[in-house]
Amino acid sequence: MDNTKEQRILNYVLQNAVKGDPQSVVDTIDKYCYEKEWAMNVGDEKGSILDKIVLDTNPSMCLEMGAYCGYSAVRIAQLLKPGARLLSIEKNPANLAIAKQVVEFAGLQDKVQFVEGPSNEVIPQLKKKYEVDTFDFVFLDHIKDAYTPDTKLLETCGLLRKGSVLVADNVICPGAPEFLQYVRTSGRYDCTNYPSHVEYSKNKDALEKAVFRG
Ligand SMILES: COCc1ccccc1-c1cc(O)c2[nH]cnc(=O)c2c1
Ligand SMILES: [Mg+2]
Repeated sequence: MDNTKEQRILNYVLQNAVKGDPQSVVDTIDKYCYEKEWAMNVGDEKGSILDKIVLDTNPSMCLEMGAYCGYSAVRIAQLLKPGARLLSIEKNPANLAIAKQVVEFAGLQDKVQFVEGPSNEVIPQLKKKYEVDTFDFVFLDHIKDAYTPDTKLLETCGLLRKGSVLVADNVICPGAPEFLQYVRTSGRYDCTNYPSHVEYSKNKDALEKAVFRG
């Protein structure tokens, strides 16, 4: 049976990373993507910026949209304090299955809950079905056209509070111009741009941090 790039990444982790060691899982995926096949993980350069923002936020309740292979779920979850949770939404069932196995191999399954489905359908269910009050931290890394409607949906569903930190990947490449315009001009967010590069490449990209004013 032909395997996919994502299955090859998982196999490489299972064969080369140290079980129960999240940083070795992260480093192993980066090594594979630098040396063998490019893949759309947030990567080491943007990942280090993300780490600093997570540590500075010290969140209890986190949301990620776009799990892919579980790379950012491992990066975020390994930094969370005891009892803190990450809820990760992924609409592609094959990628979700990979992400779950990567997170389990890292030993972080008790901190990460995966939800399969399109974010616009899952977000309205989070309060009742997933017992979420509000999110302290949100990582947007899914389809770029969904960034703005999903941000507005988080607002209208009462899932953000004063100080909620949103971090969006790929605001330069592939680009999320509408999202940048919204968070920078709506008057509801304090924004910071973090110039960087597309993962495993020299092309320019950036993360945008948007702190909800409440
Ligand atoms: C499928 O395009 C891959 C690609 C090609 C060129 C440049 C950037 C990207 C890219 C990079 C990312 O970090 C991404 N993160 C989440 N969802 C994406 O679609 C995505 C795409
Ligand atoms: Mg990305």
